[in-house]
Amino acid sequence: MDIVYIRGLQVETVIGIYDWEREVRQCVCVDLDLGTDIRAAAHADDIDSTLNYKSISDRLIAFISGSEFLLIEALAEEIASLLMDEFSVPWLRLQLGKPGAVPEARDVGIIIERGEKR
Ligand SMILES: Nc1nc2c(c(=O)[nH]1)N=C([C@H](O)[C@@H](O)CO)CN2
Repeated sequence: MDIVYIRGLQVETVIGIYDWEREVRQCVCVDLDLGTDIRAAAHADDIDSTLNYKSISDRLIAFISGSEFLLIEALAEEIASLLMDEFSVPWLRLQLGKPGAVPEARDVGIIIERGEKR
């Protein structure tokens, strides 16, 4: 299996369980590994035969910036479903960080894997 990846996609959104967090926008950071087979695109030299990381990034920015989840877990599951449904991604690994959430920590967040490696 090959990987198309996106690292450090930063998006501002409403997210958090506390009252003050419903009134502000905070940054979340997305790191993605997307399972795919790049050979058809490599042979044809054709963007339509692969996962377009620009299109995916733009879609994620639109989705995340318009969302208002309480937990990063909920946001992560919806991102995974979106990628599998809209971009036919068979397997993904998603790291979702909320770097401003704990001042004493450089970053906090979650990592999920969904789908099957083909
Ligand atoms: N596992 C999680 N823990 C916490 C979350 C979360 O989304 N998932 N959220 C918070 C608060 O919103 C926090 O980010 C505010 O600093 C606390 N723990």
